[in-house]
Amino acid sequence: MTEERLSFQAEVAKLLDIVVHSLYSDRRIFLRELISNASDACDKLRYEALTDPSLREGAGEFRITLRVDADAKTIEIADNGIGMTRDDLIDNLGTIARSGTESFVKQLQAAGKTGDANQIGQFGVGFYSSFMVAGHVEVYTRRAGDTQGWHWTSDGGGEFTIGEAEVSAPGTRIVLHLRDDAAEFLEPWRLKSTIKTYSDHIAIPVVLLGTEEQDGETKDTEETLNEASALWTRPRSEITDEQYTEFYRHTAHAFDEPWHTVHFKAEGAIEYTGLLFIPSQKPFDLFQPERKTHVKLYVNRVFITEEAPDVLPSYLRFMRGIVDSSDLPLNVSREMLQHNPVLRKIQNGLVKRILGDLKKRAENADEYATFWETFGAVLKEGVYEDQDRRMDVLELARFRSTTADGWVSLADYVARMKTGQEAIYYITGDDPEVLKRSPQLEGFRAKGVEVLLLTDPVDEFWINSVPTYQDKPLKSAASSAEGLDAVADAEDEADKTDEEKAPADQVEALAKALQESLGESVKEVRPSSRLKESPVCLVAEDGGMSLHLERMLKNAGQSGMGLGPGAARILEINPSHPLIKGMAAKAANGGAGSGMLADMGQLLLDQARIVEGEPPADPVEFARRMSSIMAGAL
Ligand SMILES: Nc1ncnc2c1ncn2[C@@H]1O[C@H](COP(=O)(O)OP(=O)(O)OP(=O)(O)O)[C@@H](O)[C@H]1O
Repeated sequence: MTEERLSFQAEVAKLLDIVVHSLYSDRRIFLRELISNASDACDKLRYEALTDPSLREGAGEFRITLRVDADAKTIEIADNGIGMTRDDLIDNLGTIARSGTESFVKQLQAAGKTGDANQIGQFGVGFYSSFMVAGHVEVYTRRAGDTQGWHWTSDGGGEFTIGEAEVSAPGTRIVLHLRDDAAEFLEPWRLKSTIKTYSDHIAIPVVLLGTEEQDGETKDTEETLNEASALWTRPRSEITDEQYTEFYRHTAHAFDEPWHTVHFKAEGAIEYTGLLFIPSQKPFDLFQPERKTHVKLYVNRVFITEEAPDVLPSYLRFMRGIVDSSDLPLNVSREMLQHNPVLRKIQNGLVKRILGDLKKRAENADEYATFWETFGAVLKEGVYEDQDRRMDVLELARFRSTTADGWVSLADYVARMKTGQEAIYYITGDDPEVLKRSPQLEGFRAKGVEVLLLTDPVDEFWINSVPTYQDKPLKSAASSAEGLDAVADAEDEADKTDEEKAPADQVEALAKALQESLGESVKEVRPSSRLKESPVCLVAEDGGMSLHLERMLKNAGQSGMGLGPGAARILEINPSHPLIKGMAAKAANGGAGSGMLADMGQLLLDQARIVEGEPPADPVEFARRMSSIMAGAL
């Protein structure tokens, strides 16, 4: 039989190098990984056999078997699941299909360098974890429905071999040739306790095959090591936290602890069981454009799909786990699940349950903060996507703000609004610390008015879909400062008077002069009531696109849509600032030195742009003007 020698994908070779050479604190996880794969393989075949029963003809019950050969120093893990074709072997065991592979391997390498063995264990390297204990791995496999079997081998270096092989029945058998330092796994008790710890939740029996001497004869023995019933069908009181965690890790292909577990049975018009988890760490694909959800759908304990679009809405795509219903037909095809009314009802029930649980967990602010920091940006999508539950999601949202440390809810905000304050103010941007110091907020700061700092890209989108919260309008502090005058001054501000300001007619003249010299670069120049320390700032038109959104779209290459810089920007000038006062006096003086005024105006506009995190319109001109004005000051 011919054997082909092939190279691993570069990332796999790197990963293997780390797996082989790092010291794991807990090498037992190789068993969990291989059993988890075997169980998935059985689920896949069970599903395919629903439409093509011939795939399972002659096959017995699904089961996963373990066999130890102490003399040969091997462990075999075998299943009668879906099996693999030659191409499957190359794709599945020669490459890493997961998204973000490169960054995954980089993180793993970094963890390997720091020697943080526990951290490596959390990455979960699936099948490749075999090489933690084995110097040589063989895979015998045959795809259900095929007659040809295959033999795959590797010693964990850069290469693997594939050749044809006689494989008597569909399924996969993995033979691990243990390294000397892993001989402990030849002990049956070691295998048994490992299965109990990590794989008890697996719904398919995991059977240890062996022999024993009886009356001078050698007899075959079989011992089932796990409970072998679907975990979600067992009563909650009989399931330990560890079992929930291991089940989560298996279904989610994750390695962290769940932050929250929901296990319930819905009874009534539609019956279903949900066992769902909120991870504590961000899954890799959270911000991929497909925004796929990952809850596995079962019908009467038969795995149907992980891709049913309607099990959960996209804004809950961080959830993991399973839903099992007896109210869907077993032969439901994945296509039939599109817009399925039963599934819609299940979705409604699940969403209600999850949001309800989150509300309860939010009572513990510290714990909730860890959830919010990990998944808040995703959950907020629900504000504009789920019209029916917009307010529920909004109640769960938390924000940074100018006056409070930590996270603030809208209810907190409203409860401490200032006397005379009618609106909820927010500002959007990239960095809360920079936003806090924005000139646009000077007036708000002076009056002690709290402003919410919205720094997730998604904020730009949902915010416009919520006109009011508890009857208070939500207003951008970066456009209108309208309403600020009605708020009582903070004590130390109250004694400042209009006398400190430039006379209104002079300010008017300056605004006009600047408007003329700046031309198209701004929509309007107007005196400001919000500025206290800065001479100028840029604001967006009331109800118009925020400066931050404009920048986001520009960065995304959408400036061709007439959203060029300055599309609707207003330059506000501060009539109490010494510089503006001086310029106003000059402007009122009949345009004396108008060339210099124009240069100053341009410099002030560029300065306002820089404060917004943008480059000056023309850096060369900016430098020339700056030098010329500095020279004049000497
Ligand atoms: N026993 C098996 N039977 C059939 N296919 C298998 C078996 N073991 C592995 N595979 C295939 O190989 C793929 C890669 O397995 P691997 O364990 O490396 O990753 P995974 O299970 O997809 O994800 P994770 O890294 O979370 O474990 C699987 O997705 C599956 O398609």
